[in-house]
Amino acid sequence: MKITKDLYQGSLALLTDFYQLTMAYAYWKSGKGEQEAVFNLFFRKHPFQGGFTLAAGLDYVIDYCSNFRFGKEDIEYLSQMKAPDGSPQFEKGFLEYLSELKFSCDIDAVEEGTVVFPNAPMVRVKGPLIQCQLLETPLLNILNFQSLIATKAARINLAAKGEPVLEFGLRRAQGIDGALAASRAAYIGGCASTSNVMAGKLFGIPVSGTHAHSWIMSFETELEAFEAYADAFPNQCVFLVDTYDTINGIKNAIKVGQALRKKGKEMMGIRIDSGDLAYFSNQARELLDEAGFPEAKIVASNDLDEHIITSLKGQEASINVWGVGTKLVTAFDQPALGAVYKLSAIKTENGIFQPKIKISQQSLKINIPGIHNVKRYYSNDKAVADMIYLENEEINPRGTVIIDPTDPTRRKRIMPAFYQEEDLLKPIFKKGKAVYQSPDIQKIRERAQKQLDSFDKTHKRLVNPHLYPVGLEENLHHLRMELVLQAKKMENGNA
Ligand SMILES: Nc1ncnc2c1ncn2[C@@H]1O[C@H](COP(=O)(O)OP(=O)(O)OP(=O)(O)O)[C@@H](O)[C@H]1O
Ligand SMILES: O=P(O)(O)OC[C@H]1O[C@H](OP(=O)(O)OP(=O)(O)O)[C@H](O)[C@@H]1O
Ligand SMILES: O=C(O)c1cccnc1
Ligand SMILES: [Mg+2]
Repeated sequence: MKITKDLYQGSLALLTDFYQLTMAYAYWKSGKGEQEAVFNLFFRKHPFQGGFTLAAGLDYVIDYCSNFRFGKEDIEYLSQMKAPDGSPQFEKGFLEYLSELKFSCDIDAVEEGTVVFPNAPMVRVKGPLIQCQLLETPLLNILNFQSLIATKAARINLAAKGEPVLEFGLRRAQGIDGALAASRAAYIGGCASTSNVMAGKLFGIPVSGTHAHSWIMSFETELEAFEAYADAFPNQCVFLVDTYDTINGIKNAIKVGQALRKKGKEMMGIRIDSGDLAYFSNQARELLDEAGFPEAKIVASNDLDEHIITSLKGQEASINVWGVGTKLVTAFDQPALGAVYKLSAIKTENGIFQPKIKISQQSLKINIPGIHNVKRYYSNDKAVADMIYLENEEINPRGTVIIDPTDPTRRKRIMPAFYQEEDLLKPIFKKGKAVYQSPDIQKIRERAQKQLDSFDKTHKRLVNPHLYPVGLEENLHHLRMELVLQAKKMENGNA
């Protein structure tokens, strides 16, 4: 998928906050532009008050970085920008620097479809300060949204307990790319198909759909509308039964289903889009079964989400396919994931990376210093804990303790010898060269499913989920505490 080429026809370098460019200019001016730094992208809290987050969007990031350049038009635009006093905003020398800029960072990231947790890096960028800085906004824009929607989709699919969820969101999505990216992420999160035909074409997602009330209303009677639809699609009829009277609609669908059967064809099912979905689906099931259509599917739609689906399951509704639009693609109950991008180390003159800390009144917001990776430990294919560790430090094979970065009293002993392990951050770019090939979207979706399966159901509960252990490896915890104390001392000394 080439989102830059197909959708934006060229460069996306200006898809950034203005302050990234002013900082880039000031870095350049002060001679710090090429100083190497490390930034981490992470979030602080799962969305939807849930117990997990599903990472998505890396393929866009790869495409973004692979095509990272300031084109001629971009430079022209920047060269005519004026400062408040009317002088040019950016010096010529800086614009020349930008026009020659070649992406040269190392990027390590979790693969799409990986289950991820608060505070652990999803992406690590190492490279010249200017480039790291310029990447902040686009990386956050891409990963915040797709991970949010993939997570919402995973929750909805968990509620549907394996029954197909059809994504119907295009008409209510947040604009054009909001819709496309949402359809992609929803598919990664487990949806069976999208109604968005362009998403089907661009991403290779299955496309499906039924028909609208307007189709029924354009005929004199509902029966005529069903008959005409059956003529057009004898093998793929899902009749929308609630335009006038739902029970009567079901009976009309059965009549047309019987006529189809005489011709050796089978109707696929019906769709109910209003009223009490539990009541009408159960009535529909009875009528369809009595008439000899036990295989006919009952599709339900109308402002569904994971909570309504769970409630309908609890009411033993006879629904077996779920059409979900608005609340999925707009992440209805949480508009953003809130991932951030923070500097965690910078190379000093002696060539050594110095870990960096930012103190905050809220201990939750104190970052994790240094250059890390994340190890996930598995026991019999079940994830047991994630450990954030300093990449250049040996982990004691006889055991270590992981310490919750938000509450140091929460600790867990890890005996690596007892577990299988996986480093979650994988090399994606080395010195600007792509070293990772994104899997196709089917493979990404399969990975998401496998990852979700590897977590205990208590972490996937929709309400008050059980907390999965994620902690700092001992040495990293000590380094962080030391730097916090040093910073506090400096603060006091300066006061
Ligand atoms: N049995 C049920 N239990 C819980 N929620 C339900 C049940 N049946 C329907 N719902 C949900 O209740 C809401 C009903 O919304 P609303 O009253 O706006 O729809 P409606 O009047 O039935 O249909 P519409 O206005 O779209 O023609 C929807 O979100 C729907 O998914
Ligand atoms: O409800 P969603 O989860 O967004 O799913 C998509 C909805 O879009 C269509 O109708 P639309 O909402 O356009 O009109 P209606 O509500 O009057 O049927 C469809 O019939 C679904 O109800
Ligand atoms: O195909 C459908 O049934 C559909 C598509 C978009 C929105 N609502 C329903
Ligand atoms: Mg509606």
